[in-house]
Amino acid sequence: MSGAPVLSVRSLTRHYATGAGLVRALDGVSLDVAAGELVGIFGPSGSGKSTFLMLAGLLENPTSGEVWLAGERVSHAGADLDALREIRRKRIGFVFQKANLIPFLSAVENVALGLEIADVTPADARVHGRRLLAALDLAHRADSLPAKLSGGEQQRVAVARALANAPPLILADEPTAALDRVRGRQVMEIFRRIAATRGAAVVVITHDPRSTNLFDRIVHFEDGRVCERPQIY
Ligand SMILES: Nc1ncnc2c1ncn2[C@@H]1O[C@H](COP(=O)(O)OP(=O)(O)OP(=O)(O)O)[C@@H](O)[C@H]1O
Repeated sequence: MSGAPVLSVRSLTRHYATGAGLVRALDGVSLDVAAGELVGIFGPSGSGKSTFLMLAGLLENPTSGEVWLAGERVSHAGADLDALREIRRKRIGFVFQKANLIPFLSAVENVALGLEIADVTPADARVHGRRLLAALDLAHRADSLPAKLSGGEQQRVAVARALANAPPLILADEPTAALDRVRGRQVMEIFRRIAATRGAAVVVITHDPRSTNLFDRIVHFEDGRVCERPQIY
């Protein structure tokens, strides 16, 4: 459906039954993210941010509610997560706090891997991977193993990997938490650029108040809900 948000989350809940009772990790969250939009998710520890990202990224099913991608309902309480793998792979790029690169593959091989799985020839995948790394100022590191790269460089390789098949949705969970201020800012500026130039919808969980000016919109979570009047934390 044209004009539909890239990501639309409707009344999403995720409850966990624990020995100590029911945990309402997510408790009725609705949120739309449009193409080209960079949205920051803030909130205290335990407020449901990561749970939201897992559900929006189709890595877990909600207890109730729905996730829609580009006007198509893809996830709900009874959805088959295995069947969603293909949608996840083609349409969502993930970046986590740790780069989690494959240690025995070079930077460009790490980026190209996802494309080779997607039936692009290895040669083409590498050409594309080099281009992406160059766009993230990493051309000179393309043939290096992850262990030879700084934390910031590794994280930029992880961003390149997430972008490799040009997904319309990028989900990032504290991607700058392990980086110093300058490197963290660089990574955030890359997300800003990706949203602006590629028209991707980008959702970033962060605790870093220094990046607030880069976001189009900031959503605060508290106790598993979107909070209209956030406390300062
Ligand atoms: N598998 C699980 N089983 C039981 N409780 C869970 C599970 N996963 C998350 N929770 C609980 O759900 C709540 C929300 O967790 P979540 O990780 O989404 O918060 P968060 O905002 O991402 O926190 P942080 O900023 O510390 O990463 C917390 O109370 C957490 O303990």
